[in-house]
Amino acid sequence: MKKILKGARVIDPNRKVDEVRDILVVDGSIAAMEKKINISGAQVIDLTGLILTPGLIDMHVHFREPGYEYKEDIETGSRSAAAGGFTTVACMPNTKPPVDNAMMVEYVKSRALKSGLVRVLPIGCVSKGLEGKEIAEMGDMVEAGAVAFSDDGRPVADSSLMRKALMYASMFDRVIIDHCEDPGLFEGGQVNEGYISTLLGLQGIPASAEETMVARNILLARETGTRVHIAHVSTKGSVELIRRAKAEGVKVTCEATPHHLTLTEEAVVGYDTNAKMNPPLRTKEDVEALLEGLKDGTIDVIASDHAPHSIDEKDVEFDKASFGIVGLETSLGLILNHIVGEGKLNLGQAIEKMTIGPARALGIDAGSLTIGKPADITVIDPDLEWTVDKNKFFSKGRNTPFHGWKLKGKAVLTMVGGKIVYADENISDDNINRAEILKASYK
Ligand SMILES: NC(=O)N[C@@H](CC(=O)O)C(=O)O
Ligand SMILES: [Zn+2]
Ligand SMILES: [Zn+2]
Repeated sequence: MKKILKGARVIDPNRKVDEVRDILVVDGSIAAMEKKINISGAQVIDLTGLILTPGLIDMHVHFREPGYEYKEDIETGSRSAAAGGFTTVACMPNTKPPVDNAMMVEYVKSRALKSGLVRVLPIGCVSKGLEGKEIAEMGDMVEAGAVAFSDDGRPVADSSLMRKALMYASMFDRVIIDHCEDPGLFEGGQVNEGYISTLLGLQGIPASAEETMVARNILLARETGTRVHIAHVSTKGSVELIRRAKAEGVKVTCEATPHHLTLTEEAVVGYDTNAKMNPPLRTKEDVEALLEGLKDGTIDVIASDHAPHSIDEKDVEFDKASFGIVGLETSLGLILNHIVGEGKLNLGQAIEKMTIGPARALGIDAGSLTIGKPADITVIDPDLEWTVDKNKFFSKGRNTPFHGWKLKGKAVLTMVGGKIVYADENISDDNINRAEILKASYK
């Protein structure tokens, strides 16, 4: 089966491409990329006026299966990813039981294959049972297909364990992704420590809870010559530490979430539990430092930290509510509207942080448009205006602080290995070819 994706503005930051091109997809792979491609018998999809990028990658999501399927499962999480424009996601192992052995890695892979939508890459635990005591069987998990290791939801608190884990993971050429939060400094914390925490009478989480752990990880990566990735960076001090470490040649990469880039701690005034997450929303100064870090390359990746919870877990007193928000279906829109639209990054830079940036941080062969490689492609309508409606999410999670936000820019078509896994209902039907996309949608 041949498909021609016609007339889109192709942006591939890895290849420094930004021009109108046609793309030929044959048997699931990219067969050609030219100014004009015309082949008889091929299905032509007219994408004039739209933007085509390598399939977006979200290297930090929680799909909750097994154990917490009431929050999300791999099928609904995959749908949510496809609808958000993501072709590849890396899935955190804080499930029940946790993904800390080869069998569990196989399980996640097989569930993802069964839903057959996006590529779900399992991340294995650093420590057995996420207990932070004993290193998990990393070698076995690598063989089974673990793409990275993390105890996310918790830090690897024991520095000696972290040091061993870094060295062990590097033998398999895998990265450790650390949730940086010193347990002692975090203890009982609910929101950022400062004026707002005092005002609301909630226990604060100081910036130092994150920064001490970021600094420790940098020291360990430098000493051992290994690679480390810092999850969801939220403070100015962390950005400064990582910037300096990179300048010194330490192999550290990091990510920021759309919510830490667009919201401040003010969002929790009124005790909105949908603004409760880990790390907490911080100050305007921190947000500005994150934006600066994105711009100068200190922050490599934008990742959603998609963390679905049930209504029961959020519709309770603030201090009892679970930490985390869903992100897959709002990530791209927030970045296009608030980061690109407000001139904080150009479009190419933003796409880079969602394609080749995460591919490099994970060390996977993806995130670029390559002849002969699988056609993982995202098509974006930069002008489409839409309103976030949590009740329309493909995710089971409704926990978003962005409900009702008006955004401009959205993924309208997601292709994985040449197969259309999502096509937006908003695609206009004045054109036969676009109508065909709609038919191909699983909705
Ligand atoms: N981010 C969150 O607030 N919650 C995440 C855990 C995590 O990413 O640390 C979750 O699993 O719910
Ligand atoms: Zn985390
Ligand atoms: Zn997480």
